[in-house]
Amino acid sequence: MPCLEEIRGPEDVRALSPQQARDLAPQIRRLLVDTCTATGGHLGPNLGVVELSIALHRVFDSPRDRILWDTGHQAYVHKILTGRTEDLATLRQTDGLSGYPCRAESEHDVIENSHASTALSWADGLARAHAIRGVTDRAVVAVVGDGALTGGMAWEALNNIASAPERPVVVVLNDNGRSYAPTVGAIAEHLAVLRGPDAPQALFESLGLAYLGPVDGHDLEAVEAALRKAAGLRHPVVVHCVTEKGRGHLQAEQDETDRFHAVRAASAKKASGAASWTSVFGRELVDLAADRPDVVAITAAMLDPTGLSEFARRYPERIIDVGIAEQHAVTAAAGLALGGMHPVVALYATFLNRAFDQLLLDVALHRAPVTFVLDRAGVTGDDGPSHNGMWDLSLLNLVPGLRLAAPRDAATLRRSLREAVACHEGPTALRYPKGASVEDIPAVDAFAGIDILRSGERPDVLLVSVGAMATTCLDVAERLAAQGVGVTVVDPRWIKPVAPELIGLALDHQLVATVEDNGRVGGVGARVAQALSEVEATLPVRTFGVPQHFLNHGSRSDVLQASGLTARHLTHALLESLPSGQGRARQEATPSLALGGR
Ligand SMILES: Cc1ncc(C[n+]2csc(CCOP(=O)(O)OP(=O)(O)O)c2C)c(N)n1
Ligand SMILES: CC(=O)[C@@H](O)[C@H](O)COP(=O)(O)O
Ligand SMILES: [Mg+2]
Repeated sequence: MPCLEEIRGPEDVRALSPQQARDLAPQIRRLLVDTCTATGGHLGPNLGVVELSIALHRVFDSPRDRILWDTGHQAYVHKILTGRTEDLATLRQTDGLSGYPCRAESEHDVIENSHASTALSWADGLARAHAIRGVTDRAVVAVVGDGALTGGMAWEALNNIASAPERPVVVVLNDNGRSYAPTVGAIAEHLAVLRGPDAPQALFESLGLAYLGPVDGHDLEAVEAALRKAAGLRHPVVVHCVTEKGRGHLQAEQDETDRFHAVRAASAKKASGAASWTSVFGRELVDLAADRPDVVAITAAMLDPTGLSEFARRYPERIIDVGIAEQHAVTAAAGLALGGMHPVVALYATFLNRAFDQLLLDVALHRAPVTFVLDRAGVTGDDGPSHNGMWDLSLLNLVPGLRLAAPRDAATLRRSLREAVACHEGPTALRYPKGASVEDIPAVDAFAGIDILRSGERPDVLLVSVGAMATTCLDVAERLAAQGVGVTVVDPRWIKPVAPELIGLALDHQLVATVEDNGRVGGVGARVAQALSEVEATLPVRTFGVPQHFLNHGSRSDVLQASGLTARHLTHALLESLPSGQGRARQEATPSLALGGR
């Protein structure tokens, strides 16, 4: 029986006998379960593609043949088969293996973007390049999930792929019938028919694509045979593989929520204590919806991860799951608002990126009363560069008429959510990070809607805290106070538009600093600095945020540390910013900022 450690690359996979290849599968499953139990990760999706990945690397010759993974969360087996078994224990950890394909790790990896529904567009582009350059000796293979196939980009790409019978692309449809929950919509229903007996002509064939399937995605020989046939067609083809998310691990197979789509590391389970931001939102929405029959909730295939499961149970007629289709979600929300509803669109912050145009010109241009609730805002860390919620404040700052809140704790989240859904004049948005919230960071005073969290002994520094950075900012204030520097910490709560009163408060101080877990470009700090410049203030401004890089994956604390968003770094930076002589800048070495990323 071959040992996984002996698999140094696809050539070793191809050298195996059929029986040896079959014998790999249980070894891989055992490794996946052991690894993800320790590191966390996408156990269910990867258990579902064990035979499929082995077959792909036995039929195609990566990296000459390009294998493109859509979303990339299901590429652990691909990593094992391309010689990374020994490093799998470092999965998703700082300086360890990425949880997604990563070009710096391997020539076999291509798409690093973890946003779904992009692989077919990559494939169409690569196939066109091959056609233009006369390259005929290498295949273009894209593995796309049934969930990712509910994304609009996938159909934009298929429209193009199917238009050119002479440009071969092998589309491997990994159909396990689920995203997190069972995949929704007419396409999912069509796939279910295709999986059944006496299936009619497939939607794909009516577009001009060849269709091979349904194939049992856990029958290694059957998948290999279908892939070899597809490769030989020299024509765009869909190979419809029917798989099971969580296959081979009974607990995952029996998990009705999401088949162990994303499991947490054992250590993370022990660490959790306070209510998660997500659960605070979900509970408050259920409560407020009782008195607001116009409130409906929209998810893009992430009902449970965004905290809407209870809302769906209580108000089944008021929950809308559009599939992995954020662009549709946002403009459908404008339609719902037109019809008299108040939609609450719950997304992970990073996924709003792809629906920016819809937000700007369908929702905001029409002043539609839609509320966006953005979870996983700020640094998420271990899901890598495309998952950090570090873009939303910059994007939302561009949107005329949109009001934006960043709650600092559970209490302000509840308050901001109610204020947001009470706003009928136009769009509102609120954003909060991954993980456990803090119940209440009390204000010592309030001024024109601005919460004063700490009054400075002297008006030296005004520290504007954005959202969940409040705890860090209060720590910085205490450290500076110990150095004889007076710091007032304020939390505007509603960070867009910038309140004139905040600018007035800043002018009473010698230095104003803003701290946000968003990219610095176009963030809250940039807007505050701009507002100060408009009153021709000469006040020094320091804006602290996430460096405008694609940040390498790592624990959230490591990434925040590397980004300089810790109390220690911020204190030192502010001491250096103060007029000379103010505060006793300790002679400690400047904390090093090893910024991972590019
Ligand atoms: C644009 C976008 N929205 C949401 C997500 C979150 N997400 C990650 S995997 C997943 C489900 C993917 O389902 P499918 O494509 O069927 O792959 P499977 O997990 O079933 O293998 C979702 C919604 C994402 N990665 N990208
Ligand atoms: C691949 C993907 O986009 C999701 O599965 C994401 O990784 C989940 O993130 P959380 O674990 O923060 O819910
Ligand atoms: Mg799926």
